[in-house]
Amino acid sequence: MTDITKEQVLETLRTVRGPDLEHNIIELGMVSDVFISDAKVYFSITVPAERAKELEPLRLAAERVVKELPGVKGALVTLTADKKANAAGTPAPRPAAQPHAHNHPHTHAPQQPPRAGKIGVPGIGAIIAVASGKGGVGKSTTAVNLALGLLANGLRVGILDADIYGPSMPRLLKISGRPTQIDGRIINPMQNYGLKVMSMGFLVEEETAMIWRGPMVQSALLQMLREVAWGELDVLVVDMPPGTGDAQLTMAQQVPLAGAVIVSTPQDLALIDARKGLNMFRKVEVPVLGIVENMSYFIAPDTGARYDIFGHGGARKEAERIGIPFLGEVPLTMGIRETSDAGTPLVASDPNGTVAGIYRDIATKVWAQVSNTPQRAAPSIVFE
Ligand SMILES: Nc1ncnc2c1ncn2[C@@H]1O[C@H](COP(=O)(O)OP(=O)(O)OP(=O)(O)O)[C@@H](O)[C@H]1O
Repeated sequence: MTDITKEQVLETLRTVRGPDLEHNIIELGMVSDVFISDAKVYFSITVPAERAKELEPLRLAAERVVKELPGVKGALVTLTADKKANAAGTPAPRPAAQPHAHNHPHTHAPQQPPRAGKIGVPGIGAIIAVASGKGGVGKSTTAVNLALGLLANGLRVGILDADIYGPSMPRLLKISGRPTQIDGRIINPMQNYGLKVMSMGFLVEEETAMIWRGPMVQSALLQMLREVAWGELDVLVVDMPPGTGDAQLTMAQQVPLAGAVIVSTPQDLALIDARKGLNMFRKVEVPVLGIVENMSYFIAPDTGARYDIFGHGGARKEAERIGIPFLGEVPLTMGIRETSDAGTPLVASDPNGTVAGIYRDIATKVWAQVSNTPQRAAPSIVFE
C-alpha cells in the first residue's frame, strides 16, 4: 500500500462544497496546510466566525471524505475562525441578550442572590467547574484529564457530569451499567481509574433526558450532587454543559463552586465565547481559576515537530488582558482524540507522556489556587 499524499487529500477535498454550495472548499481557499503523519491527516478549515456552528456539517463532511481514502488511518479536522474578517475591522459578533458582556463584565450584571445562599456538600472539600463558552472545544476531555491530574497529585477526586442532555463521562471513562442504590435513595457513584463518577448517562436513556425541561434538569443535577454517596473527596470536578445560557447560569449559582476553569481553543470565535463564560462566573461571584487553551498547537506524531496552525496563544493573551491565571496549553494530538474516544484518558493510560505532564501541571496550578481559598479551609456546611 502506498502512502497517502497531500495531493490526494486536496483532490478529495475538492468534492466538498463550500458554504456557497457552488465552489469547493479548496477553490474557496478555506483549507489550511495539510499535515500527514503516520497515515493520519490533520488540517483546519477557515470559516467566518459567526457561521462556525452552522458549518459543523462541512467539517464532518471533509473529515469523512478524507477518512474514506485508501491508506488513511485517521483524520482530524477543526474549524478555525476567519481572522481576516476581524483584522479588517468587522466587529466580532455579540450576543443579543448580553450586549455589553465581554467589555464590561460588572457594569450590567443583574442582582444575584448572595453567595451565602449556597451551601456546601458534606465530605467534599472543593467543587470545581470546568466550563466552555461553546461546545466542541474539548471541555469534557479537559475535565477528565484534569480530574486524573488532581488524582495523580495524591488527592481524592470525583467527577460529576452536569451535561444532562449530552453526557460524555460514560464514554470518556469507559463506564457502563447502572449504579447501585443504598436504601432506595442514595446512589453509589460509579468508579474507574480511581475516580468516583456520576453522570445522567448512567441513570436514564439519552432520549429521556432530551425531553426534560429546565427545572427537571436542575433537580437532577442537585440530586447527583447531594444524593450520591461521594464519601470523602478533596475535590469534585463538575463538567458543566457547554454554553452560557440561563441553564448554565442557574447551575453556576446553585452548585457551591470553589472556582471555575474555562476551556477555550485559540481561535477568535472560541475566545469570544470563553469571555461570555468568564462573565457568567463573575456575575455569580465564582472565582475564575484560569483558562486552558486546548488544541493550542499541533505536534506531528512522527517527528515531534510543533506547528502553530491554529493561532496558538490567543487564550494566554486573553487571560493576561483580563488578569486571570493562564493554566496551560494542550496540543491537538491524535492521541488525545483516540484515548478520549476509547475511554482511556491519557493521564491514566500514558501517565509518563508529555500530554499527561501538561494536564498534571494544569491540575497543580488549579489546586494551588483552590487550596489557598477560604472555602477549602472552612468545614463544609451541612445542607437542609
Ligand atoms: N487536544 C485535543 N486533541 C485532539 N482531539 C481533541 C482534543 N481535545 C478534544 N479533542 C476531541 O474533540 C472532540 C470534542 O471533545 P469534547 O467532547 O471533550 O468537547 P466538549 O467541549 O466537551 O464538547 P461538548 O460540549 O460537545 O460535549 C472529541 O472527539 C475529543 O476527542
